[in-house]
Amino acid sequence: MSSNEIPSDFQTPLIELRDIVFDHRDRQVLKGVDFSLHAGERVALVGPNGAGKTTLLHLLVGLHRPRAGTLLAFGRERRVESDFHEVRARIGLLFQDSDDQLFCPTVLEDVAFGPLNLGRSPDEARGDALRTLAVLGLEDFSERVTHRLSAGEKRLVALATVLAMNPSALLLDEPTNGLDEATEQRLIAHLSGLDQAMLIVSHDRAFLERLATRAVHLVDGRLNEATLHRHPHVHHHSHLHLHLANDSTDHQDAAHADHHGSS
Ligand SMILES: Nc1ncnc2c1ncn2[C@@H]1O[C@H](COP(=O)(O)OP(=O)(O)OP(=O)(O)O)[C@@H](O)[C@H]1O
Repeated sequence: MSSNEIPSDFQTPLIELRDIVFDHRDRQVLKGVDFSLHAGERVALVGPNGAGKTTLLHLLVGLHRPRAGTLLAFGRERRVESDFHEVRARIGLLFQDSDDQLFCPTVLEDVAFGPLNLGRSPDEARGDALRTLAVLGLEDFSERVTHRLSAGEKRLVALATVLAMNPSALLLDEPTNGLDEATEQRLIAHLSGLDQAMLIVSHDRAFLERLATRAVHLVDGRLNEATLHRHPHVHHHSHLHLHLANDSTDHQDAAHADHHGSS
């Protein structure tokens, strides 16, 4: 979506989760999660290993199904596989593991795959792929053999496969994994110039502080708002500092009380 294109109802979130419960085997991974992503937001999703951050991203595009709760995308409830076809066309997921994203022999084929899959002609898809690679500084990569790329190179190519589809929202699972400092800085500059709403899972605090407009913290199956503090003395970048309560019991109790109060 371009920046001057205003949704008919700008209050409607792109994505909304209401009281989502998800179990893996006998364990309740998500115990009633509420969340909304609005146009223009870049939300940091943080929390300890195994908290369910990746699981939450996968639920949003229908790679897992919740046991209970409601998932809305683009104003419509999404339940069954066919509901998610449109969602996957409009929400780009960067997998935590680049090898889950890249499966074609060459970089150009991988990056053109998404646009082709959306029904664009081979010429259009090729154009989309080449343009996306160029924007990411990867113009010399198109004929490279994907499986021989370095981990950091794969990370950027995986991102290119997502961006080439021009989705309305981006779900980024550990986008900076394997990137060197200079490449990470380029990635920040690029992502902060995009219009798309983003939900970003990362353990890279400096990255999130530069990019995110707000943060949420997933712990013990519950999602709480986390505070982002602007540091006004920093002139060059509007740095945001991420503050998480180490002991989120108070938040959780409050969320729990709200939840029960509203039901
Ligand atoms: N196929 C699966 N589907 C859903 N959950 C799974 C699956 N396999 C394992 N799990 C469990 O779900 C829980 C959440 O895992 P998830 O990868 O979402 O956590 P995470 O917050 O992304 O962790 P990390 O920061 O380590 O990447 C873990 O306990 C994990 O073992």
